[in-house]
Amino acid sequence: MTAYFEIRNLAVSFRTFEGIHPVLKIEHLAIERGETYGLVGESGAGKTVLALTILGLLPKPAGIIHSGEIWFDGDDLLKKSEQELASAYRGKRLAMIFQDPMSTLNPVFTIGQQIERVIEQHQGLKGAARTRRAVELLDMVKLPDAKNVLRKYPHELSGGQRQRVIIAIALSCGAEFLIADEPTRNLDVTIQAGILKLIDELQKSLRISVLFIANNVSLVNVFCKNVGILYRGKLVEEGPSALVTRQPQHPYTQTLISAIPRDKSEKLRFANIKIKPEAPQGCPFYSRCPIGVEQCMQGEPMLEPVEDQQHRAACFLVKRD
Ligand SMILES: Nc1ncnc2c1ncn2[C@@H]1O[C@H](COP(=O)(O)OP(=O)(O)OP(=O)(O)O)[C@@H](O)[C@H]1O
Repeated sequence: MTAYFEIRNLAVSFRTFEGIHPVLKIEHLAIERGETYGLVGESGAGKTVLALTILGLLPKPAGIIHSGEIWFDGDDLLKKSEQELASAYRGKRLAMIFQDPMSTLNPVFTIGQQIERVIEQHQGLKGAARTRRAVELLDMVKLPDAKNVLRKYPHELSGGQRQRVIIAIALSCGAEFLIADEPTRNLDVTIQAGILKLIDELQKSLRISVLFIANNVSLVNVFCKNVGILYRGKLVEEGPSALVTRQPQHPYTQTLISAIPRDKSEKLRFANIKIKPEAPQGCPFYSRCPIGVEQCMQGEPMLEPVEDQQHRAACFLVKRD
């Protein structure tokens, strides 16, 4: 039995001028129907590559999937042809919101032209019915004065308003699984909060599942049921968000959490870690780990349960019962 969404033994690399560069190695990640899962990792951890792999959009031929299964509602997406993914999954059952709404919206068309084009393509609606549906969608993402917004060009909206339009377009086809790749990355903190609240409300009202990707653990702990911490393409800790954020076990998660500012005036703090040499056979975090020992250089720790069976960490130094 597979979960509603489940990744098994996924290994992805990029072919570069220097050779094959491994980017992702995820043994297991599962998301239940109607769940929001938060995936957190620093820049370059592999978060976007994972999202693109799920949707069958990994750049070819540079991107190579060596092995793995990505189960979605009983089907392995990695076994689907490009035609099947395009006609039945991408932009239909699976939707994605990217980091930068300006790169998704076309600057030369109005919001109305762009949103109505998608509605016509996917739902076959025309004329007044199409416009009514566009207004409904903008109301759904809480954009006031929807009729006026339809007449505007992307540059006439604020960053937060543009991201709301993108969410409306993404969900216009009745998707049941949403991948949100750092949707608040380029927004001010107060605007970020509004977008997060909107995604949370839509997840509950539409009963969709969400893979919420972030580079900051403080963005996911409030509304994600489970959280996974990605470091250099590997899950180093995973579990219920309250446990992972309040009792982080992996030294990397501890570093991420201690870096969160305690109040608004404080900037992100980073522990002053002395960089050690890499341990190619050992733990991927060894070179930055403040507590690493000889054993951590010898072999790679597996993601194993801590006290709570659902809370897992890949570190030899974590105390386990
Ligand atoms: N087309 C590509 N060719 C070669 N390497 C790539 C390509 N795209 C991504 N990578 C590499 O894959 C790794 C993961 O990149 P990815 O964009 O998934 O990181 P990320 O976690 O999403 O970071 P960010 O938060 O900055 O978006 C990086 O080392 C990156 O350099």
